[in-house]
Amino acid sequence: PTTVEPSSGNSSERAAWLRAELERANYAYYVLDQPDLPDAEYDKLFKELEQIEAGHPELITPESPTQRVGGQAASGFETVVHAMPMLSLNNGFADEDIVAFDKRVADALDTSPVDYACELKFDGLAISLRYEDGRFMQAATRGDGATGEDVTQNIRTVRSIPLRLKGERIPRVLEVRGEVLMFKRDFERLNARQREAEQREFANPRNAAAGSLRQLDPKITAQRPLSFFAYGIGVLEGMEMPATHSELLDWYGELGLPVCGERAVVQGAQGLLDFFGHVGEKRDALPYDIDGVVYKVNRRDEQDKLGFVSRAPRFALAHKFPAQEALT
Ligand SMILES: NC(=O)c1cc2c(N)ncc(C(N)=O)c2s1
Repeated sequence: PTTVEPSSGNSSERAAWLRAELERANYAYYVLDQPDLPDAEYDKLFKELEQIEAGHPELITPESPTQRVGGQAASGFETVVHAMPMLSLNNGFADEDIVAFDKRVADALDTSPVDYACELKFDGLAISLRYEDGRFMQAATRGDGATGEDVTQNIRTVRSIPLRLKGERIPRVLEVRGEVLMFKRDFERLNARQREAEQREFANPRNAAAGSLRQLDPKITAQRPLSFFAYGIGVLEGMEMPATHSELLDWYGELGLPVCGERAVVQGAQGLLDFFGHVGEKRDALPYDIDGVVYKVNRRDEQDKLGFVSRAPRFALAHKFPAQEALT
């Protein structure tokens, strides 16, 4: 417990304290994976907040933990035009492709060695989250890169996605890009539930995540164990863009956004290949599916210098694993 717990006398103070306490516990459980409040205790505080809000609807705020599971089922999804397009990645497969990528980048920048941010390539759905003054406002799927579907009500139910950003450095507008995915263990449990309920099972975690996000009823999405990792940025207003991609992800962590810890900054083609080999060894032990790793020139000014060709950045490359033989 962070602050002194106010007596249950003053409803609005009590509601504010409960909200902060539930948000903190939710963050510890879903983002840090270090629960610090027993479930029974969490449920008790949650029910108390629901009761106060039922008695004082004017106290309800959109980012209250009680507002995660949205209203009634939608009839369809609105279209959202991405203020900044969500682009795709060029692929590399063989080591030579990676060496050629690094050579092109080093030549264009007239710099060697180049610093690269290396991360995992999650096998889920790319989405964009819009925050205004730190409040979650809207979520959209990637779609065709230019326009996507508004999945705000469904994304609110993803417990690891904060409804309020935390910390001191909160921008006026921030668009977070990342991946919604389902962990392997959660996928197995969901299919077991599907079997028991005599409902169709999902073929793989990616399909399960996609199917859960496309649910028109947020109450169904809320029952699906979805996760999220932030890895990119769209619109940023009211603050300077961090100088490097790795600093961007560090900042995301301070804001309370889930960022995957399996990342590194390396130098040159050999650094890329070492990262790829290291991840390849631990791939099967990861709790979620990946289909490769992603390399990005780390410095923002060097990314801007390289720009994009057609719809994919010159400064980034996905290095894919050989397709796994279809699991029987
Ligand atoms: N299309 C894209 O730009 C990306 C797609 C993905 C993906 N599926 N997983 C991880 C990352 C990452 N770590 O940057 C990216 S970036």
